[in-house]
Amino acid sequence: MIHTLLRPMPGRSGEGETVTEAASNRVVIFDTTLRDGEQSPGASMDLGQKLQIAKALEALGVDVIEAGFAAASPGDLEAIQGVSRHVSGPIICSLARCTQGDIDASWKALQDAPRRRIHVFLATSPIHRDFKLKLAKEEIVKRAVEGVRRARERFDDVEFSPEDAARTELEFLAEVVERAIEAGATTVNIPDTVGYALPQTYAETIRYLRAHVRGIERAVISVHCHNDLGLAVANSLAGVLEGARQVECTINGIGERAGNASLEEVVMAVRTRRDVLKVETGIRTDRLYPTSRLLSQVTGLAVQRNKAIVGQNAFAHEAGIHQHGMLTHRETYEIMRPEEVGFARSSLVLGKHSGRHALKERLAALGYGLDDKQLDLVFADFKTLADKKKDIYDADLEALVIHGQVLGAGARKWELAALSTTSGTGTLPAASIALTDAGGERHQAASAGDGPVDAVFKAIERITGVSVKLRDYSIASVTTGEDAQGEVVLEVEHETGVYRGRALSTDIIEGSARALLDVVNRIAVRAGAQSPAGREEMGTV
Ligand SMILES: CC(=O)SCCNC(=O)CCNC(=O)[C@H](O)C(C)(C)COP(=O)(O)OP(=O)(O)OC[C@H]1O[C@@H](n2cnc3c(N)ncnc32)[C@H](O)[C@@H]1OP(=O)(O)O
Ligand SMILES: CC(C)C(=O)C(=O)O
Repeated sequence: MIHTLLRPMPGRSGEGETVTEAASNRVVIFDTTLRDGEQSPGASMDLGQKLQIAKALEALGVDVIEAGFAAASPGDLEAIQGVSRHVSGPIICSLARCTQGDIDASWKALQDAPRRRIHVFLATSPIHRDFKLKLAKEEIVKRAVEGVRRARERFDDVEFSPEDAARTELEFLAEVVERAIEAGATTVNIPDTVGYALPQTYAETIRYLRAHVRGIERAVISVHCHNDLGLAVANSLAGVLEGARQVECTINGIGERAGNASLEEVVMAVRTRRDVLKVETGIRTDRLYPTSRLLSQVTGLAVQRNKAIVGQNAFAHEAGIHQHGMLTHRETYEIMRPEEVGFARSSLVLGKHSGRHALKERLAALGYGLDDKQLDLVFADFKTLADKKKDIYDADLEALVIHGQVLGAGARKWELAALSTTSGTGTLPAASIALTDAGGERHQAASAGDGPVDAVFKAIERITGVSVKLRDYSIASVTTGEDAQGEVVLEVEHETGVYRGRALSTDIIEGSARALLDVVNRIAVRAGAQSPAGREEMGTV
């Protein structure tokens, strides 16, 4: 007999699709984010949150949603009921032990689901038999069969899992699986409950079952892998290569301990390496990133930046050599298109490892078409800044061009060479400063002041001989993060007029010194050292 397992899925698989048809190349995506995923410490969700996630899973195109474990709590039962009432695309499933109470609770929870499944399980490994269940092999077989039979009395679609299958004797595992299929299981799931398997051993298990279980062709073989050794996805794919046609997984890979196989990784591996895996899923992959973000927001469980497929860095490139490659041909460093998984675009992140190609490209996008000589100047300043600062934003780049050597060079006379200040409660604020003049000669001075900035200003006045009266002083953060750059803006009175100066720095005292030097240099320009015209064009005097 051939069971009809995959009922009509509009737009994805046809009515009356059978095990045999499904077994060809379509992999069923069984999402257990709301059940095994919720078993992650800290991932508990209330009814509203579960509904929100279930709706997102429906939009994503998963085939089965394991919405909870009905017998676990009244809240879990209600959540399965809610999902059953409000989600109509995927099959809705409840987990159950091999007990009448759990099966009844699942039945109650799934009453309103247009398509429902029960997932009964019983551990089969020696360690679980001996220490947890304290049951002999015969008793395990008997209870598994009874569980599946009772489930079949109510449900057409029954999945059976021999918990801890990956640590179960192969012969015994085959016996239990065979008896479960005889009793009516339509899907047999082979869990690596504790993430112990290696791809090779897990593949051997699935191969063994396909070769030794009578009637195996009547059921869909499912894989359910945990990530204790970081192998959940690799093991799941090893199972698929051996003929498994259902993968149990969770969004962001959340789940008990180190988690479950991550849905987005499984799906994108299947899509990207269809040349080897030769299967497909019904997932709308451009929903992967939004769904990952939603789950993260709902549970508060952050996704690590370097997480495959959905991490913030998954399509970000900082290294100059990679950025150069990306600019010439994206596929030099990307095996998937970011849009395929719902990211807007790849990003070339400018940082200390970046090169001229990416810098030039970004500056051009910001409206600065620099020649090679100018680019070299900005690049040198950029590397100095990037050594101090992790994230370089567009505002940083603009500041480098406007205040740096390219546009700022013509007006520069005095340069800051060294600066140190002391201040604190009960301490007289003092500054010691060294400047170089246009000829490269170094000048030093120290001064006390009303505060460290005042002390710096007085020391600069001593060296340059330029005396000004401060009219306005402000600091504003122009970039974000712990290493944000502050922009210091000064307005001062000098005997020749009113001047404004500004500077950017990650250190506000240094920024203040540079802003005053900006003023001092403008005064020097006005005094006739150079034409101020160029500066006025930029609106800075
Ligand atoms: C690998 C997995 O992820 S399996 C699913 C794990 N998920 C969960 O456990 C989350 C939900 N669980 C719960 O809320 C609770 O454990 C409940 C409500 C199900 C049960 O709570 P309690 O009745 O207090 O039992 P407790 O959790 O302490 O112990 C588990 C019991 O189930 C029994 N049991 C375990 N697996 C099975 C099974 N597959 N079939 C039948 N009985 C089982 C154990 O032998 C133990 O029975 P005992 O109470 O007679 O000793
Ligand atoms: C209930 C089963 C499938 C399970 O979650 C596991 O063994 O990890």
